[in-house]
Amino acid sequence: MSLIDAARKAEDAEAFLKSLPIIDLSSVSSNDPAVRKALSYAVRDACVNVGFFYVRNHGIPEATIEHALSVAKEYFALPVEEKLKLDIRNTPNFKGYNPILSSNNDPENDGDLHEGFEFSWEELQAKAKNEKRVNDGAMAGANVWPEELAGFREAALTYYHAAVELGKKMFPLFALALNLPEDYFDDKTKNSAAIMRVLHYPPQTGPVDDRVIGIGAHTDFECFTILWQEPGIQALQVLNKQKQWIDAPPIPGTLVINLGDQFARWTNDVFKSTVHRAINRSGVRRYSIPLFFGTDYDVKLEPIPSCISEDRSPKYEVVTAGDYVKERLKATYGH
Ligand SMILES: O=C(O)CCC(=O)C(=O)O
Ligand SMILES: [Fe+2]
Repeated sequence: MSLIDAARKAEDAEAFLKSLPIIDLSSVSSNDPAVRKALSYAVRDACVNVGFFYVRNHGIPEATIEHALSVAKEYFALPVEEKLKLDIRNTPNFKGYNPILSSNNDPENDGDLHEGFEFSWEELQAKAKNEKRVNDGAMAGANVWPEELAGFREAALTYYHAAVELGKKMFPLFALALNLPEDYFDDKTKNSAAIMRVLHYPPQTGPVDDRVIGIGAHTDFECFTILWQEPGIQALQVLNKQKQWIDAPPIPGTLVINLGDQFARWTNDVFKSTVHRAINRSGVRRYSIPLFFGTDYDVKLEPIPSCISEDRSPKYEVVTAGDYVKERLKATYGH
């Protein structure tokens, strides 16, 4: 079945009723092209039908995750005045701290009940010139770091780099899934334009206002998100085609990968950018770490040829990746 026929079938069908696929990545770097191709079919199925999947054997060491989690807990335990010194509304281009209720992902809602810390690519050994960032255009801006927490930068960046490595292994699979050469995205993802957020969701107790939840219903902005969620706490939910919210619980040893709008636009909706939200009614604090992996900010999101045909004409206006992300961040943070 052609890619476009598969996309059309997914749009008509009752697919994606109750659960999200799990893909084992142990063969992602296999020397055998047939093995990589077979893996890409599983990825294609998940991307065309669901836009969300779990990955096992993802390669991010458990110790790296544990370390990032422990500094995240220390960071969010700082007094709010300390955290507000790096208020995302006063720092260059959406870097730093976003307080509880300062973001609003669902325009119908009244604010997201989480706080977060946001940053993008930086070498672990700080360099005077951040070579990856020279073409960031609308998204230019250096990271900021809490000085009072010595280990935060290193632990957060170590996780960042491990997640970026995973992301780089995913792009060839996405390319194969789109009937493109495996290296199709290489020259469009040279600068690892990935944004990471470390998130803390206080528990929501007592009467719950449906317009104030952990993170309101939204789609992500970039190509795909690699999400670590704290084990044992259900919060993330994904909207299926029947408009039912499906739980996406943490599964030990896995990460969630979900597609975002850059991929939806680039693939003319052959790949689905699926609506999701998170509500923490567990009674305890919850932490999560999404890393949003986008294309380089100067890339134009022109529809990929295998995703357009005579009866599936381009659906989106062509924009550069950086302009798109910046507009969405402005809408989310209201500035
Ligand atoms: O915390 C989560 O599970 C989801 C976070 C999320 O959807 C986001 O930051 O875009
Ligand atoms: Fe999201």
